Amino acid sequence: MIAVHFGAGNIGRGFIGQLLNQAGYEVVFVDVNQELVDELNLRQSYEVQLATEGAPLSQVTGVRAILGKDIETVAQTIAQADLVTTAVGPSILPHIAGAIAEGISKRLAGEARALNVIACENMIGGSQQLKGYVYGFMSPEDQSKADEWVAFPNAAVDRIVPLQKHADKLRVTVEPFFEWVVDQSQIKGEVPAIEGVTYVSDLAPYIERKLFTVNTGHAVIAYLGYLYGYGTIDEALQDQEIQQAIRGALQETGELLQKKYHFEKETHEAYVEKILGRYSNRMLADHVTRVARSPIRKLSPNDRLVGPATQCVERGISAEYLGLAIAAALLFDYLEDPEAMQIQSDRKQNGFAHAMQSYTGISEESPLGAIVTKHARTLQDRIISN
Ligand SMILES: NC(=O)c1ccc[n+]([C@@H]2O[C@H](COP(=O)([O-])OP(=O)(O)OC[C@H]3O[C@@H](n4cnc5c(N)ncnc54)[C@H](O)[C@@H]3O)[C@@H](O)[C@H]2O)c1
Ligand SMILES: O=P(O)(O)OC[C@@H](O)[C@@H](O)[C@H](O)[C@H](O)CO
Repeated sequence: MIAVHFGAGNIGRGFIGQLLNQAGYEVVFVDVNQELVDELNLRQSYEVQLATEGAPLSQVTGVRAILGKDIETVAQTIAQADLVTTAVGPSILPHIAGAIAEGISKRLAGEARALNVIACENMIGGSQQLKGYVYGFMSPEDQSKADEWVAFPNAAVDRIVPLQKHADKLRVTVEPFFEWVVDQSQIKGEVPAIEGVTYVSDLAPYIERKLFTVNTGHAVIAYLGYLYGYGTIDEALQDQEIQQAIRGALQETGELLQKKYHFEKETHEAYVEKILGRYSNRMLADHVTRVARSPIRKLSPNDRLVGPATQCVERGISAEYLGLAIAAALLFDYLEDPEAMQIQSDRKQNGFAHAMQSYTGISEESPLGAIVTKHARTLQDRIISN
């Protein structure tokens, strides 16, 4: 069995590649990083290290890699594959769609066989969005054949994999916890037997619970942690004000999720406590700037901050702490993050209200806009006085 996985980065090697390998797939990574591709082809294996005291290294073996620009080889491999997965980042999906489309078209020209393409990205409806991009590269005839044989089941993936700093370029340190949930109702052909994957008939509660708890909480710590001068997530979590903000924000999203999806209060509270424990893992040394990366994406209307904040306001739930995190994200001025630089340049040229409206869709006059603006003023005063 062959699995083609786009993105041999942290989550690609540290989670998806490992689980697929354990399930018996020959994992073929596709990546644009020449050094990574060469190293994977040279060694055909890599090590995964759990971020717990004394954990043994596990080996992922029998892997190979293709350079992303070698579209012909990528398409040939997809034509023969049993599964396609991605972990490249939401903004990269349009860039891999052409190669996937070419692979599907080659496959459809031969003997018909079902294929599932699963985007493992932190976003709602990732695989379906990828499908839209892929279909944009296909003829109407291939699109209707693909409707019969190719599926794009949405998924939610959860495992904290920080930036890596090993002498061994392929080794990856990961937290012990993981969760991979896939929408079974969208699968075509046999359901892939992958230990560690949970198949569900409705993904919405799972992806929203994950994105609006794990990632919302993470974003609160990262943006406030950055402004307060902390380097890593576990360090920032020691700060009493940040702890209050994260608990407050997760109280807000918790109330929303319980109302929307009827999660039991106690079960949800236990889920939150487990996540707070995961963030505090010092062995991960997860940088606030990684977790805060790409603020334009993270501030978009359906993502982890503005998505739940807007829904909270609509349902009469407080969005005070979510508003604080949105303000902090709009002030994130990390020089090495191009999206942060774009927001800051817009803010300096056109003012805070303009930047808030452009990147979040929140107007200054709205109730949420008033909350965000109030917190931005307090945060800016704090930055100036420091
Ligand atoms: N790291 C985590 O904790 C974590 C957890 C869950 C989900 N995710 C999600 O997984 C995705 C990847 O995150 P990551 O942390 O592994 O990032 P990463 O930067 O470590 O990995 C992304 C990889 O994609 C490759 N890539 C970029 N453009 C490409 C292209 N056109 N074709 C093929 N490969 C390309 C990069 O070279 C890189 O190796 C994101 O959507 C992220 O939100 C990350
Ligand atoms: O990957 P992003 O940029 O969407 O979000 C940053 C982190 O919150 C994220 O990578 C988490 O570590 C991960 O989602 C945990 O499952």
